[in-house]
Amino acid sequence: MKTRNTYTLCRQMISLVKPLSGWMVMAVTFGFLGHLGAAFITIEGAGVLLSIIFPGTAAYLGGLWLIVVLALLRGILRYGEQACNHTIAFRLLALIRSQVFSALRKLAPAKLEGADKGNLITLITSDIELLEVFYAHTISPILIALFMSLFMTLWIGRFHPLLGVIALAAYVTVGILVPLYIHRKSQGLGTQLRRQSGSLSSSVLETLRGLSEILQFDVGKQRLADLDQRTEVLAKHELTMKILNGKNIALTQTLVLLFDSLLLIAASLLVHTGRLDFSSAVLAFVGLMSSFGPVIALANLGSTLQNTLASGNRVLDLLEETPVVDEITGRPQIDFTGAKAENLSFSYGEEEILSGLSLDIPQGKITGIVGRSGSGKSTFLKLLMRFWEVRQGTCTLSGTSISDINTVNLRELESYVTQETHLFHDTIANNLRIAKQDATLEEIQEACRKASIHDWILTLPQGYDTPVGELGDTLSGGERQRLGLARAFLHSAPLILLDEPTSNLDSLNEAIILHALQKETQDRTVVLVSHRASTMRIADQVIPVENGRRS
Ligand SMILES: Nc1ncnc2c1ncn2[C@@H]1O[C@H](COP(=O)(O)OP(=O)(O)OP(=O)(O)O)[C@@H](O)[C@H]1O
Repeated sequence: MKTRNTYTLCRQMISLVKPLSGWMVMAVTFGFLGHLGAAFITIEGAGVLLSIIFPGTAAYLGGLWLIVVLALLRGILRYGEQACNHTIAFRLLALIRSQVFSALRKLAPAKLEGADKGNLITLITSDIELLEVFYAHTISPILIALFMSLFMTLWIGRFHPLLGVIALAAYVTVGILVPLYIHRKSQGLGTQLRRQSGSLSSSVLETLRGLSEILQFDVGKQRLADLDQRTEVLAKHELTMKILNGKNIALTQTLVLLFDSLLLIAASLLVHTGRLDFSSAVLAFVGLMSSFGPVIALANLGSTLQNTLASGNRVLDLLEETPVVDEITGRPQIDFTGAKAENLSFSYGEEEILSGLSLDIPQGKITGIVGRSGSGKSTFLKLLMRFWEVRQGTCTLSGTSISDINTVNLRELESYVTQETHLFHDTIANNLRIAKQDATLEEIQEACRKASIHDWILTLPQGYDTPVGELGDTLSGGERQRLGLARAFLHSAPLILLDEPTSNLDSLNEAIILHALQKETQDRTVVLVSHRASTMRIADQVIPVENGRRS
């Protein structure tokens, strides 16, 4: 994770608000006037009382009617400020969510293959949610506190410069020094909290996914102990954060009272020495007491902001992450006339997975690739799909390097059936339609017949309209695999890449599918990765691979 300093982080996060700056100006104006109104309700109240006790004093500013008007305005202005701030925050959250999803689209599938998915889920859900605090409760309160402090310093200083200096010192201490102190004290804590929360989500997700293994091998207690330990660490840090928050509130309240007392003492001395009249001293004192609201809001930000900034950091990291492969556009459209790998080497990390692999995939033929588990067969298919970038050697389609083919063009030319078929929460028909969005029911049924799954679908309560969600996890591996194959048949790509397409099928269904594949290849090309010798029967050529090269 990149560590940006608070200034850079805030600058980057604030820059996102630019398109909504009009709303921000309104939020700050409403907030400033609202707080000013609230302060002057008390000040005016004191003025009215003074004018009753000492008739004829200048303290009486506008009368009781002004208090009523200010009270009404306070409500309206507060509503306006909150409405503007939340409009900014929720519009920005929508914008950030859409940016995060387009970043994930570019980063996937490489990012999703090895990534810690729980952490990613925490980022997509709670980290983005937390940014609401920054956009609705941070930017405008800072500006409101600044304007309010400046205005009140001048207003109190009007009675006597010394009182103005005390007021300024009070606002700076509560609104700047306390938040900075708390921010420094809690530095790193927010990042740790977000990281631990992400790691707990990952662990819960992993435990749920591996539930059958956990039950089978009776390791539930160990998993529970691991979850307990992670929860405890998280709770410990949350407690530290809460304690810090409590200290922050206590410190702020103490300082507010100290500065109120200081101004009271100074004003009393000035009255005593005849340099200030009594009414002015009372108004200055009431003015300071009633104007702390905006700076106290800033003092409270000190600790909560840590969490928000940590979330901002994680979201910005994802937005700035460089994709493993770039989207290619603007290249000439190509048709498929065969594929070729020459001297192809590849590694995910240090270890070389493919080393100098060369092979030809002739058009209209079935090319089988066999090899031991881990020999790099699936990796080769992923390079053909350009999920990862070829760094050494060449991988071409119709004589054009994969990295020079428009991404959309490449997706049209290739159909990839992985070892795991993912089904969305939708009907069977719509799950198949993602391979060809305008497919008619007849076309879908034809693809399912080829994949030997049509008869099974007809036994379902609503046939092709049965929602996959209602079937829950009851779909067998073989049924999923055949639905994956039906998608490939439906997608009219000339090159079909199949990774262990029959591993979950019985020999009868395997024979039906292989027969369909053989028929399909009259006008399509198939790359078939499998361990099974029976599957390789239909291949026109079989290429054995070992340790990432032809054996
Ligand atoms: N995203 C990844 N990041 C790091 N290593 C990976 C990744 N994907 C695969 N590998 C590693 O690359 C090696 C080759 O994997 P690959 O899936 O290509 O082999 P395979 O021949 O298809 O194996 P199998 O027949 O078991 O599916 C394995 O050691 C695997 O752990």
